[in-house]
Amino acid sequence: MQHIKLKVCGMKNPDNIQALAEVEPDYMGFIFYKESKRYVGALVAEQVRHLPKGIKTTGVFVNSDLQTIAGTIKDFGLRTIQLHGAETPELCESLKIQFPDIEVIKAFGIDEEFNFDLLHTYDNVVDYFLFDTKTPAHGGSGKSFNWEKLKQYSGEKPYFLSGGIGLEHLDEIKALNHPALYAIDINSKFELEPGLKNIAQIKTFKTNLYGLQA
Ligand SMILES: O=C(O)c1ccccc1NCC(=O)[C@H](O)[C@H](O)COP(=O)(O)O
Repeated sequence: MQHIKLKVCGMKNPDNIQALAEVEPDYMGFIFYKESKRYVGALVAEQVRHLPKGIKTTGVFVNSDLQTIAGTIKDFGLRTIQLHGAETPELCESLKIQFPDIEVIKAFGIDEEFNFDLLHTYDNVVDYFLFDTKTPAHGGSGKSFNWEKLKQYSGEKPYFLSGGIGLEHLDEIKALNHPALYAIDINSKFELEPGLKNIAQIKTFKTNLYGLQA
């Protein structure tokens, strides 16, 4: 069985980025959405470019255009792009054509009414889906959606599970046993303040997440 991967999102403080790198998450996320309290700015670009190759540096965008995303990929040396707004399949495809080595994650806000049939138009143009809780702020809400809803997803495209995940969810994650679950995305439940993570708690989460999969 393949390990469930770990993504830690919303990093912006240089010392905190370094400390998290030592925990070796599979993905480290940086928010390029100015409305977010976790907006990363340009100051850490060089540090992000030099992070160990085993950590997939992930840029999170909300309704940015291709030119902006392309410039940020180059400045930060990003390996993965997460599109967290209403980005079209056409934009995802253009990104894949221009940057064939970049992984593209398309995020969707899930509520009780969400229709997973919507995902089909993205099947051939993204690498992963990400299922987050639907809120007006797009992401970083600290709220979980009803995971029963995942039973309606029968697609093969692997997905990141996101939205208010904390240490208290480890048993539920284990119980999910969903074939397409690829990664767990954590963020605000592990924060001392927006953008500043509690590294010890993340270490505990990672150890237990990997322990679940022995
Ligand atoms: O985290 C943010 O501030 C944010 C703002 C706007 C769009 C996306 C954002 N975060 C993207 C993520 O991948 C988060 O990890 C995800 O939304 C879950 O966050 P949380 O509910 O805090 O665990």
